[in-house]
Amino acid sequence: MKKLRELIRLYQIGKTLLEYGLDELIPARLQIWPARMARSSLFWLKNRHPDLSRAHRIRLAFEQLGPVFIKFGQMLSTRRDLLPPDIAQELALLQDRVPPFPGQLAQLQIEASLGAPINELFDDFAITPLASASIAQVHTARLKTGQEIVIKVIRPDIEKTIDADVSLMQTLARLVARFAPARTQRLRPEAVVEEYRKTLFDELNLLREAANAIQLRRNFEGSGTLYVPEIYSDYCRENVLVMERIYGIPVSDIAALKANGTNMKLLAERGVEVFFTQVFRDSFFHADMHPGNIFVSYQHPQDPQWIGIDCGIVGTLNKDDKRYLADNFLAFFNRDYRKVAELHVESGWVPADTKIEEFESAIRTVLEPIFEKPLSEISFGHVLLNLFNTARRFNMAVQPQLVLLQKTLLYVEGVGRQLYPQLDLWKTAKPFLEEWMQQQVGYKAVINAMKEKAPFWAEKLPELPELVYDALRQAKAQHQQVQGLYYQFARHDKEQGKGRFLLAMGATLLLAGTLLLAMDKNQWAFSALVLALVSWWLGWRKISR
Ligand SMILES: Nc1ncnc2c1ncn2[C@@H]1O[C@H](COP(=O)(O)OP(=O)(O)OP(=O)(O)O)[C@@H](O)[C@H]1O
Repeated sequence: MKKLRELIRLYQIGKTLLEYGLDELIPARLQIWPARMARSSLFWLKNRHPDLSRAHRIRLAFEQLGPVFIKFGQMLSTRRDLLPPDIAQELALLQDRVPPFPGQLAQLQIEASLGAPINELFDDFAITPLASASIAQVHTARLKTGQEIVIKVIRPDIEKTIDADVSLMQTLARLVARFAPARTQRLRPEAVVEEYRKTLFDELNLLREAANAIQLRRNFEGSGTLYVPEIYSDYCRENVLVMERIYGIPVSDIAALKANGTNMKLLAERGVEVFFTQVFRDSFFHADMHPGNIFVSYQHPQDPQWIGIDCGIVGTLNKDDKRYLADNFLAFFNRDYRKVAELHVESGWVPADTKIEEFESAIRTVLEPIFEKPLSEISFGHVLLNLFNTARRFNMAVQPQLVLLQKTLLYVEGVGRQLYPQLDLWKTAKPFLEEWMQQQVGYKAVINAMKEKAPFWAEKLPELPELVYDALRQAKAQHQQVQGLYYQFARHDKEQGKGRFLLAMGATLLLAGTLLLAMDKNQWAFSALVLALVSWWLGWRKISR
């Protein structure tokens, strides 16, 4: 049955790709005869849109193929290092336009997951969804306490669709890897599909999103700059998420923001600030900042507050990532491109046999023009994007967290500029960068390292006298043991010495006895030989002890 479904889906995908003429994109040298024959046998499936550009046809085909392909296309659109610019630009236009599924199905799923009828769980459950996206749908309701909430429900059957589509994508990726060997290494189609599969399955687990939202909310507890709605964990399951309902102005609705009297300059600056705080202070950042996920509070527009929802994708940075960023930014601002190149080799980001001069010159080519602009216009997202793209050409393995950071940074800077075109990114970022650099590479790094170890020592401190006493007692016991061993050894050595002396004496007596025998002094000879035997016997006993 599963196989039949896969075959039907395979036909649908093939049909869509052929009807958008995407087979024409396969280079002529790869159009081997079995492929050509297979194509001609599907003669009724013709390119129905020959007048459209290739990029446009790709986008339409992805849209027709449904959510898995739409999201895949959206992900690919950010990989401008992999795709020609026209295709990347077109894929960025992919819209998540998916019809909602019946509210009754959502209700059934909520009841099955939470184990009670909807009326016992919530009041005013709205059967018509508030919003619907490719993976989940959102309904409104109230908790029994009266609190307004939204309930996010995973699309029924989406797991099966993802499974089927992704396994077909994997087959396709394997084929591409096999038949396009020269470009394979750089494109790494199998790895790209695998990365995508993981992202999709992560998004399917709403408990993960709930945990992320709780963490982000805790990080900004009491902050006037970012509000994260409360999660009601008691009602959260893998496929159901319940959280406080928020009312805000979508960030893309500039007219509404202005009509509400928002201080746009402050809002833009705070956007960048909030992001930098997440990255540099918490090393935990919201990484799915599309316009549907960021809002601005209606309240106190002169002192604007951001609202963030949908923490399905977050980025975290470890110590090495932070160190890498700090060192590179520092070298970049000193325009020391050789240092940037060396840092990449030293940390193992690019292979050890990379030609430093070539790498340095490539970095200089892309980064130097950025310095042509006034500092206020420097985009950190652009710096990182150019750096990563160059490093990738020199075989830097993709660092997903850093790529996530760079993409989000670019997006945040873009939104900031849209809200307030004169936004001085440098001025906004500088205090964060300075403070953080000090923490990563300055004297504060040492203090921080000590602080990090402090809890360990604080924990051990009360045990210290006991530990010292134990150590001294152990040392004394060991000293006595060593002394004992030494005496034993000395005695043994002395015995061995005596033994060796007796053996030597035995040998001498044996020699003397033999000589006396030769001189016919038999009596003396006999005594010497007896003494030799006695002496050997004694000597042997001492040595073998
Ligand atoms: N707490 C909330 N309060 C009010 N509206 C909300 C809330 N959470 C979500 N929504 C609405 O539902 C929409 C979809 O929510 P969300 O982004 O969490 O779902 P999603 O399935 O992950 O969507 P996407 O695929 O676009 O990321 C939001 O754009 C917003 O309009």
